[in-house]
Formats: sequence, C-alpha cells, structure tokens
Amino acid sequence: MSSLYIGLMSGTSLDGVDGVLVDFSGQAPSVLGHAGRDMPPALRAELLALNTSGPDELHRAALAGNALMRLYADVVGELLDRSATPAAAVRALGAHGQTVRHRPQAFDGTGYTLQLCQPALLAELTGIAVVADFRSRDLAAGGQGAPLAPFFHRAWLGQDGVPRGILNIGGISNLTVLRPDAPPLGFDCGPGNALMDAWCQQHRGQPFDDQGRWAASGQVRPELLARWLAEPYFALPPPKSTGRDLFHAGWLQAHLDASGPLPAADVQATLAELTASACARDVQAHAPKLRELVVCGGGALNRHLMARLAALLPRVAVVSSDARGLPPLQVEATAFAWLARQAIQGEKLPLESITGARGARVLGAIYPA
Ligand SMILES: Nc1ncnc2c1ncn2[C@@H]1O[C@H](COP(=O)(O)OP(=O)(O)OP(=O)(O)O)[C@@H](O)[C@H]1O
Ligand SMILES: CC(=O)N[C@H]1[C@@H]2OC[C@@H](O2)[C@@H](O)[C@@H]1O[C@H](C)C(=O)O
Repeated sequence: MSSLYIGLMSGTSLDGVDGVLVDFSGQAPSVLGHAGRDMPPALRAELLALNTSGPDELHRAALAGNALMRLYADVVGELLDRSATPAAAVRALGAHGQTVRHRPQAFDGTGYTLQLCQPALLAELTGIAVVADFRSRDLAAGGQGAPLAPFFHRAWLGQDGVPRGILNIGGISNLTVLRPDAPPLGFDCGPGNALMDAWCQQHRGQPFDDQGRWAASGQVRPELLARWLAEPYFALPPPKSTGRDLFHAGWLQAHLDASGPLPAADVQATLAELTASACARDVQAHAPKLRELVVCGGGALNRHLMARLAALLPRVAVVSSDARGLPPLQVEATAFAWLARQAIQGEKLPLESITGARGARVLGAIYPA
C-alpha cells in the first residue's frame, strides 16, 4: 500500500489553503512538497460571513464548499505536477474543510462542529481517495472535536521523552503538552491571529501585521489586557476548544467600547500581548516542567509575538517548528495527511486525555477514489 498522502488545511484565519505531499514510509514524516493558494477575497468574505447566521445560508454554504474544493484540487494538482507524482501513487487526501461553526460545549446532544467540505467532489476532481469529516465522531463520543493535531504532534515529537510543548498559533491558538510520565494534553488556548488580523485589516487595510511590526510600535494597555483576560474561557480547565464563535470582531469591540478611545497601534500591541499571555499562562498552568516550546502556524512568523512568548516564558526554549524539521505553515497540513493515514489504516486514536471523548475511535470518513 502506498505510503504517500496529501494533507489539505484551510484554517480559521481564512488566509488560504496549505497542502503537503508526505511520505510516511520512514521513521519521521518526510514532506516531499508544499503548495498553497491564497483565499480569493470573495470566497474569504463569504466564508467569514457564514460564521454567523444569514439569509439563504444553506445554499450559500453549499456553493462555498464547492468553491473551496476547487481550490483544494488546484493545490493537489500543483503538488502532483511539481513532484512528478501520478495521482494513483497517492493513497489518500486528508481534507479538513472550512470550519464555520464550532459549538461543542453542550453535551446534551445539541453540540456540533461544522466544516464546509464536499469530499465526493474532491475525489471526482482529483481521482484520489479522500478522508474528511475528522471531527464529528470525536464529538459524538463526548469529545470537543478539537484540537486533533496533538495526536500527530505526539507521533512526530513524542518519542524522545523530552517534556515538550507544541503551540500552534493560527486564527485560534492551541497547545499540545507532551509529558514523559503522563498522557498528552491538548486544548485551545484562545485567540491566535484572528483578532490581530481583523484589527489590522480595519485600521491598516492589510490582512495581517507583518512580523508584528505595528504591534511592536504600540503600547500595551494593562487595563484593556486585564479586561480581555477576564474572559471566562481562559479559566476553564481542559478539555476545551473554541473558535470564531467566541473570539470574533464583536468580542474585541465590546471590550474596547468600555475602554474609551485608544490609539489603534496600542490596541494591536495589546492584542498581541493577549495572544502571548494567554498561551504563556497555559504553559505555566499545565506544563510547568516544559523545556521546549515548538511554535507553528503563521504566528511563528510574527517576530514580535515570538519575542513576547520568549520573554513571558524565560525558562523555556521557544523555537520555531523549523528547528524540528517542519516549517510553521506545513505542520497542520502534515497533521491532516497523518490523520488520513490513521483512518485508512483503521487506527483508533486515544482521544480521552485530549478531547475528552469516551474512548479510542477511528476519526474520519473515507470516500474512495
Ligand atoms: N510574516 C508574518 N508576520 C506576521 N503574521 C503572519 C505572517 N505570516 C502569517 N502570519 C499570520 O498567520 C496567519 C495564518 O496562520 P495559519 O495559516 O497557521 O492559520 P490557520 O491554519 O488558518 O488557523 P488555525 O490554526 O486556527 O486553523 C495569518 O492570518 C497571519 O495572521
Ligand atoms: C473546530 C476547528 O476547526 N478548530 C481548529 C481551530 O484552529 C486552531 C484550533 O482552533 C484547533 O482546535 C483546530 O485546528 C487544528 C488543526 C486542530 O484540530 O488541531
């Protein structure tokens, strides 16, 4: 059976699609190629709008899902062309889809998580088997449905017994704690880049704060930071997960309204500090013995954010995932290639300690080529 898989990720920051072609035949996953597509502005705006109720949303969601699959198929085509790999050589694609709602909190049967994805269309467009819908089984088994990358993090970096954290800073941030003497932990810390991106777009007309330069030019406002950090989500114990359902532009604005007018750069500085502080607090609370924190996701490319994390965690080596062999923008896509492989092989994932689900389950639904 082929050991080649493709992982496709479009995350909560809505910046685009990342795809990787991965060979799992060796000890460590070997990324043979990476390709990406920026999210076209109209599709980005539509996906963002679909995070909240609106007119004719079932129809619009279906169309947006179809459009997203065409973008995924373009990424697959580029990966195959560049590596001269025939489609038939790839065992499966792991397609995450686009999360538009994530409301796992209710354990009374009303909780749900929703990723727009049309796996049948993607299988037709590419001629490759697709594994999709990774989260719903975990939720049905009483789990949060997220985060799922920690299972890959453990397979990737959990073998040497070093107490290590992996922090993904995407639109939302999530932390994995690998402990030699206990099962791993994994949960969402809170906002990653999503609020900083929204503020930067609103005030600078740019989709993100390159290197965090704008944030670094402002002053952190301690009262505003304290007000944001008083959000009850931060004090919840794991397992926990969140999304744009909670941390959206309206959340940011509601707290800002109580502060009176502030220079926009100070708000950006305070938002960067919020992301860094929430993550650092989680490391201190849940991983006091950590020696190394491996940072991935686009936030690892934000120099100011990385410097603030290092300053808040003086006893921890804060490094980019590059230092462990995977560039920051390839880690999540590689995780979904790995999750597809686990599904194809019928491997159950030990969900309990991370998502809180009742037991081990196979995650993902398979659409044959
Ligand atoms: N050079 C850079 N400087 C600062 N920030 C950057 C840079 N490059 C990327 N980013 C940030 O990273 C974000 C994209 O990160 P990533 O692709 O990891 O998120 P995602 O996968 O969409 O989110 P999630 O992990 O929540 O699903 C951008 O929206 C931007 O905020
Ligand atoms: C529901 C959902 O899409 N959650 C995402 C989001 O983005 C980051 C964080 O929140 C994490 O929980 C998850 O993504 C990664 C890939 C995960 O499941 O590990």
